[in-house]
Amino acid sequence: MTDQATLDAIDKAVKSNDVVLFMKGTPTFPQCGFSSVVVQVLDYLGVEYVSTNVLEDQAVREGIKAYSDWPTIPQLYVKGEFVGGCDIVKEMFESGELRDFMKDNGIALEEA
Ligand SMILES: N[C@@H](CCC(=O)N[C@@H](CS)C(=O)NCC(=O)O)C(=O)O
Ligand code: FES
Repeated sequence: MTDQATLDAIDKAVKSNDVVLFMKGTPTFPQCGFSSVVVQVLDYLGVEYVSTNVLEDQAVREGIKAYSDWPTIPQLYVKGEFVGGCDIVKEMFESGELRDFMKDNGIALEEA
């Protein structure tokens, strides 16, 4: 069971930054291949984001799954809304949808 304080802290983090990635490890040192894929996609698009390493906080690791009702990590949020995990982000990237989605949400891209 995730307590309300943890859910509130997650809600605040998600809503106070445009792009937020909950991942295992850090962007420079991802500790799981699924998290690594999302980092690569965001970096390729040149999106600025903040990340949270769920391996450093068991409450957040469980809490983020309760918050979104999504069973796994990574989890990407844009403008306070849950976008998806590795599979969804990868599919949206490959179809070009993610680029449009970011632009529609006013997120700056700096593609190479
Ligand atoms: N199909 C998932 C892959 C991610 C996944 O399976 N994550 C697992 C292993 S890293 C997970 O978060 N398990 C729960 C946990 O570790 O707390 C996606 O699209 O994101
Ligand atoms: S940590 Fe093992 S699959 Fe992600």
